[in-house]
Amino acid sequence: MSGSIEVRGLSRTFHTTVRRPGFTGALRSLVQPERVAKDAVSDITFDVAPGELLALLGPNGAGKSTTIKMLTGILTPTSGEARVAGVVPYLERERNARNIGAVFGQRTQLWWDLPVRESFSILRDIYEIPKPEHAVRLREFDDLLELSTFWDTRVRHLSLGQRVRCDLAAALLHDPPVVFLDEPTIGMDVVVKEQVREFLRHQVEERGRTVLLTTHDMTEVERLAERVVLVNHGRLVLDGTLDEIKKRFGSTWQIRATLADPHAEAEALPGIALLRREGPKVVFGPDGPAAPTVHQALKRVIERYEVSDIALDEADLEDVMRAAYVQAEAPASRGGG
Ligand SMILES: Nc1ncnc2c1ncn2[C@@H]1O[C@H](COP(=O)(O)OP(=O)(O)OP(=O)(O)O)[C@@H](O)[C@H]1O
Repeated sequence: MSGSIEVRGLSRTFHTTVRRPGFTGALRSLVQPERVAKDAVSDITFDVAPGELLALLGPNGAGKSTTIKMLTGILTPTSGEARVAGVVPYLERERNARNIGAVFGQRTQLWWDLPVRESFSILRDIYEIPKPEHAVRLREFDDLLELSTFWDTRVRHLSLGQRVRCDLAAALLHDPPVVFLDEPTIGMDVVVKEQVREFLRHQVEERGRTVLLTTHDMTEVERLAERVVLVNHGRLVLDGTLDEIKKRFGSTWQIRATLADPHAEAEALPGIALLRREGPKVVFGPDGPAAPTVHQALKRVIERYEVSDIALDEADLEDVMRAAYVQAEAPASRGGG
């Protein structure tokens, strides 16, 4: 089964009632409620290929969770269409549920009062997973996530990191081709975060699962995603690979090299300007729109020159994303590709 995600012109408007201020305002609101419309997601179009991990990024309130809720069948769109592994999620919720796993970092989908072991037995029955398969998968999850130490603990007594590791395993127990992760590592310590990232990489690279991930953690994006979609105010502002985005919005890198031969000639390379030279020390930087990424530039400099020392300064991903939001939304850059 193909685990693709197709999103076409997806929109969701929420209608809420606002309370007018003061006592008379409250009374008026009761008699004549004032309704306001909020476009949480507006006309979003993107695809995730089978076996790809895509990061859906954006500031608070950008519409990421609302998008995921439509793709998991929790919410119905106001307009537009979506298909997840060939299924329209909000029309065929049960069929969709068999094809997807979902983890919302802020809340658990396990049974609060039951030990972890029993939650997994219930899930085995719900998804009708044969016992041998269930055992094999649990072993794999235990190897990667170290669940057995808290196997008999009630879910309510698990630490946050333990609980999310159980939620991840539970979401994948029925072997779904598509996984939705809404801030899965929020609040975790660095060691557990790294363990979860390793697990996710394994799921994509070894198991071929398609993953749509939202996160505010740029290290996570850097470690896991090749492609990102940026949304802001419900609209898609950018869809591209991390390399493309870094190249377009993070072209502030510098490479500082010390030439092994202090008298060697140094010159600009394609897309790479020679910014300064002081004896054996040369500084290179990006040259115009055709400049390579910092990693490609580093490779070219090392291939061209024999260096005794090399260092690089680059804009970190937070800076790149900030620049991307600002520039991609500026009217002058619209339609600029
Ligand atoms: N059920 C709802 N009723 C009314 N408004 C809603 C509802 N759910 C979300 N919204 C609004 O829609 C907008 C998008 O919210 P959403 O939760 O999708 O953002 P998000 O990108 O996931 O944010 P965060 O990073 O903070 O989780 C926000 O302005 C939010 O207040």
